[in-house]
Amino acid sequence: MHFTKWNGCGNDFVFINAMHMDDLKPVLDKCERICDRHFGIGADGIIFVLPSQKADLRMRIFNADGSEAEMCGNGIRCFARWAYELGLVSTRRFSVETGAGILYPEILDDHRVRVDMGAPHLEAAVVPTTGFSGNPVVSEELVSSTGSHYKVTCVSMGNPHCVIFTDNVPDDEFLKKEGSAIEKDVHFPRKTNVEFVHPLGNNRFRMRVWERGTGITMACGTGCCATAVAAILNGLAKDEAYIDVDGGTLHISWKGGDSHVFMTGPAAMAFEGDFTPELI
Ligand SMILES: N[C@@H](CCC[C@H](N)C(=O)O)C(=O)O
Repeated sequence: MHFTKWNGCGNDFVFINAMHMDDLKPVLDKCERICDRHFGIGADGIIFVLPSQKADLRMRIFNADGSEAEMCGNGIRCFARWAYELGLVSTRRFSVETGAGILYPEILDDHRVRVDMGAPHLEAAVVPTTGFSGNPVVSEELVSSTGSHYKVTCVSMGNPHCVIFTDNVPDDEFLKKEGSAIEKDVHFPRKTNVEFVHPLGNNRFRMRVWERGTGITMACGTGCCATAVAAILNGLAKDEAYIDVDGGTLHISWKGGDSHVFMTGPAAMAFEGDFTPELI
């Protein structure tokens, strides 16, 4: 099976062309192994391109643990460049059916990709989140199973995010302990991605993420969108934000309410190859 390896700010994915594949199961059965950095190809997830009845193409994203996510921000930027390079689309702006609806990436002249990510969803039931008094959940108290107290803001970009503003940048040990506890907290019936965000001033933020189904990654595109939305809701930014993650920087803009979030950032190919799902 042929694959191509792409990353957006170091958030990396194995891409598989499933335009003519009847069954994803042989690959999905080995998802964890394929994503393993010692025993497999090594990636934060696997992304398939499929035909769509509703859009130019369809994208499906699976986390390293094999769970399917509704959307992937860094993934859709890579998806756009990959699909264009493969000749699956002939225009630099096209439509992609995702679990978060139909989204529109556009490849810019400098090879970065700008994506119309649609409107964020803030209603608690849609995120989904339960047990908070406010709706939307903006700077509400959460006591995690580790006993730590946080002020959280919950945002869905098709997938759930719990954004926490902090005075410092968490290290790996903290991120793993607290991120994994919040990911599985009872407030989040479909689990959640967790963003710890340190405001730097002038609409700039340093963010580290614990991703649902994968763990610590170098970046999360939907997480950066959720971070910008949460920052604007909390009065920490206006209209736009630059989010510095471990693997680079994404620019996010949002004018509030039902307006759409726009995400701009890099997408790069690292290598391609072949593997045999039965043998990996
Ligand atoms: N890294 C992605 C998000 C991937 C899915 C996420 N782990 C989830 O389960 O929702 C991004 O760039 O958005």
